[in-house]
Amino acid sequence: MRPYFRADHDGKVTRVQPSPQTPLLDKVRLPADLRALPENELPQLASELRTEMIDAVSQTGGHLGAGLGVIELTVALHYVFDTPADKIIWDVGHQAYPHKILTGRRDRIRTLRQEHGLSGFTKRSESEYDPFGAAHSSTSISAGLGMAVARDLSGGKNNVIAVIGDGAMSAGMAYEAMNNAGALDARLIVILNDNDMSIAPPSGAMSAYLARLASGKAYSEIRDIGKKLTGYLGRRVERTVTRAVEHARGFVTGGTMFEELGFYHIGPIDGHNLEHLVPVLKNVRDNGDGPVLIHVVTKKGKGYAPAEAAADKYHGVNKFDVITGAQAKAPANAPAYTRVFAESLVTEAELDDKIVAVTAAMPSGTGLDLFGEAFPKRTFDVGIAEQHAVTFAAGLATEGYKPFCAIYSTFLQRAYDQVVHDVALQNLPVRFAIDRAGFVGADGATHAGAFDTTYLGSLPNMVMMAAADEVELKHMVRTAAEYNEGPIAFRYPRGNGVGIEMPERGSVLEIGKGRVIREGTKVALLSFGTRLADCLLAADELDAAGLSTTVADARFAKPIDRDLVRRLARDHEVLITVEEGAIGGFGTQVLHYLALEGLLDNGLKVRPLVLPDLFVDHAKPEKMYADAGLDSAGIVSSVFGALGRNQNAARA
Ligand SMILES: Cc1ncc(C[n+]2csc(CCOP(=O)(O)OP(=O)(O)O)c2C)c(N)n1
Ligand SMILES: CC(=O)[C@@H](O)[C@H](O)COP(=O)(O)O
Ligand SMILES: [Mg+2]
Repeated sequence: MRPYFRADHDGKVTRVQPSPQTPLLDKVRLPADLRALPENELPQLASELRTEMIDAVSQTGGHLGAGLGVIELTVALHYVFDTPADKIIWDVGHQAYPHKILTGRRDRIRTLRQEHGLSGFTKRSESEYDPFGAAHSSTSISAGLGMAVARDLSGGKNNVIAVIGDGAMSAGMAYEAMNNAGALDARLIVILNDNDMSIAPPSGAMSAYLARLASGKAYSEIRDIGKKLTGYLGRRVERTVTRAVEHARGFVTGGTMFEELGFYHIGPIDGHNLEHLVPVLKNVRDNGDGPVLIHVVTKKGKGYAPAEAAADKYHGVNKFDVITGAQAKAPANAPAYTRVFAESLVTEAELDDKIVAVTAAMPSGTGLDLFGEAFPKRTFDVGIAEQHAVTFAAGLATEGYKPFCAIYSTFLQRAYDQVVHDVALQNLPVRFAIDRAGFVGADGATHAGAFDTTYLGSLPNMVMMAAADEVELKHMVRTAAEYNEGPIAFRYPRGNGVGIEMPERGSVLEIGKGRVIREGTKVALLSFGTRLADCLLAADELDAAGLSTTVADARFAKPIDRDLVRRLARDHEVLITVEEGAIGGFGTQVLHYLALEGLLDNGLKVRPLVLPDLFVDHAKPEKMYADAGLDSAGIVSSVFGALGRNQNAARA
């Protein structure tokens, strides 16, 4: 029997037997059940919801802190608004576990982020209560405005609510949306969930501005007057008083940026106090007639002491012990690629003071927190602003600096035009450290690093590398540090290396040169990235079947090693390219060259193995690669297919 517990509102966790009592939550399968509860039972429901969420995530791992911070807000939103007719859009969606529990998915919440289980983010195909899929930040206001305008065009009456965090509010897209919303004067509710945290403590002037708003003395005094007035005059004039207080505040604090953008601004209010949240949401529901922004102040990790105490507020956690908060640590037989990148960059930066590093609000995820400890003045966290990060790096490069832009493959997609026009077209020596290349596992399709080889490899001037293991990554960091002829990118996967001996410092690789790992005579496996390990396993099996196999590591997708490709094509009957990327990447570069050189004209059997033309849902990465035919079994099978031979017969 699992030791059960109760998580109290003040964050205390006490062990109770035999199971967490959630009698109220047990009665709430859908928001309609919630709306049938007496309002004074909502705090108890919130407490039970918090308990349930902590217990579930302790068994699945995932995003914890953000969801804990919106427990009361989630209850209030589904209580006041008629969901799913009224639409709630959760920005990023990592905070939506309480929303999922209250919208008919409690019975599946412990399948979170597992194969065939619930997504870790909102997802349209998962529930009618998820009007918009997210996971990439700062899209909620744009999507919400689109839904609001569609409602108005079709004469609808429903409400549209976008819940966006203070971190997500640091991305330009949020302002593009507010700018347009203010101009359209559409009836849209934006709830700014301000917990003064991104993944790390927030960076940027916006967070300072919000802190001023939230702690504005003048504002809190005015708010207290309003409360006293409301109390004295009774509820019936509450709306008038609230509005009067708001306008008075505007004179005292000079209005807010949101009001300047055409939003009626309410708050800040306590995002954990249902007695504040419910009446304000009801007021906005019944009287809002244009864009309204409600600024709620919450605490990331609220109600779970280990999360509240953690520097990252338990933003993303492994499975953990509920009573102690101790997270399960996956046994590591090799260093994480992220750490190898960071440590290698520190080594290079110690020798070259022109090396600087840029992250878009992901210091720990990219390892730049380590770099920042060593070189605080040469590390820049620009907030969730990948477009700005890239062009900011381009500006640094124009002045002779060597910027390493460390951005996950999936998030670099947001800055593609900046890569094309501000970096490649001007041939500026920006270095792109592309982490989370290939499948990422539990974060699923929204975070897969599937397209970077394709979208970068097609750019003139771009040099594109992929590390086959942690030693190769070390070489590529050094190569990128020394390469100053134009933009250069290197990709590496989430997770740990293969556990091989590491040199003190990486070596400089010759641009456009691959390496042959083992020689054969009939089959050639040409790998780009960490599928090299699977190619070597496949070669063992192929050799055993009498198919002498060469294995080579391309190292570069652009420029490809033409001599190597030509030699493999000429000396083998079968050539298989293997990469952790979508079509249009490494294999395409090779095929294009083979075709142009007429190397396909004499019967060479070529099979480019790439990720499937699908958005692949979350599962364990090795399973995802096996299903994609990108493990050793898939590689062997593709060879027999190319040869038109029966694999089983060969084994017999
Ligand atoms: C475009 C993009 N860049 C980076 C991320 C990674 N990311 C996920 S959540 C997050 C922080 C969000 O902070 P905030 O909006 O304040 O939400 P909170 O976690 O504080 O509730 C970041 C940077 C992302 N999802 N999308
Ligand atoms: C919600 C979000 O986008 C990030 O928290 C992301 O899930 C981090 O991914 P890693 O766990 O691979 O760092
Ligand atoms: Mg936040």
